[in-house]
Amino acid sequence: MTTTTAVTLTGVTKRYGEVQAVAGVDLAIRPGEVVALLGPNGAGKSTTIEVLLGLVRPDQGDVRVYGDSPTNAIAAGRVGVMLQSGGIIEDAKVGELLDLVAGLHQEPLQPQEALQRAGIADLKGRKMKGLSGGQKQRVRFAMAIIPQPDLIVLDEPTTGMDVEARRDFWASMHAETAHGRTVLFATHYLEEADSYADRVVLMRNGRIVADGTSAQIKASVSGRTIRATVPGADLAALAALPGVRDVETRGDVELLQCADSDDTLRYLLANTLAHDIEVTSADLEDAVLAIGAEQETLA
Ligand SMILES: Nc1ncnc2c1ncn2[C@@H]1O[C@H](COP(=O)(O)OP(=O)(O)OP(=O)(O)O)[C@@H](O)[C@H]1O
Repeated sequence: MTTTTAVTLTGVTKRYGEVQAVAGVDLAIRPGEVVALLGPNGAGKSTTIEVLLGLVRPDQGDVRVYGDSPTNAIAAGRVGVMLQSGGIIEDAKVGELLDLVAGLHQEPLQPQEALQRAGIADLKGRKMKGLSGGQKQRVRFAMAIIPQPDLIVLDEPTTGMDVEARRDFWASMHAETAHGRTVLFATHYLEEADSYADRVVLMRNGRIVADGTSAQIKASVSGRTIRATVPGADLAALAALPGVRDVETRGDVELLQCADSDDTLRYLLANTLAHDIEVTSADLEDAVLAIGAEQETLA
């Protein structure tokens, strides 16, 4: 049988005492996708990642990584991992640590190459304990790419990095994804999910509450707004257009709330004298807050 998914989680649950950390997660990630696991503190992102990596055994459900168990997939060097903590020997030098990791794999990337790709060639001779939080994260990233993995899993990779370091980090990441690698990263940062992921999986209270491109998630909540000056506007006719949910007049500008703004735009341009047209979408933050509020109402 050929395997078409990089990761498949089916009906995964995990409870810690009173806390249902993961409450029935189904997730399939295709090869080549860059997926952000987005959610607030305690949403269950890290636990989902730990289950996916075989570090935590789920109470129920099944986990496949390239059709195999996580342990086998990791042993085969198919998965590179960058977790929030651990994996670092404080007394070791950066170069020594990377040599150690390379020694664990069949066809490792040369440590020097990994350092360069992570943008930290100058840190090779430095001891881990003297590094900043952001520099340590970069070392973790270099460790993650040493197996030349098909899948890279990162749990909040830019924690402790300033804005510039985050931008550099994502540039390094981009170079990896350009080679067709599959990436799953957990983040709190909406703009990271929006800018760097093809797909955003939003978690809350152990569940997936939204899954799509960031554009789809934004649109599923509030669609888009068209602002336009429409001479001789017939409000009832505008409200009846396909894709329009609501119309409001503000001064001499019409505001059209649209589920499908493309259809509405085509109509406006073809059939009216609409001008000064602007299309805006809610930002991801609005969408995430709205989805969260919706879930809390349902709960
Ligand atoms: N080993 C553990 N023992 C007890 N409770 C745990 C353990 N690991 C996670 N939890 C609890 O499970 C819930 C989900 O935690 P998890 O770390 O998966 O969330 P998260 O979305 O990664 O949060 P954060 O963004 O803060 O890392 C939380 O309430 C957390 O306190």
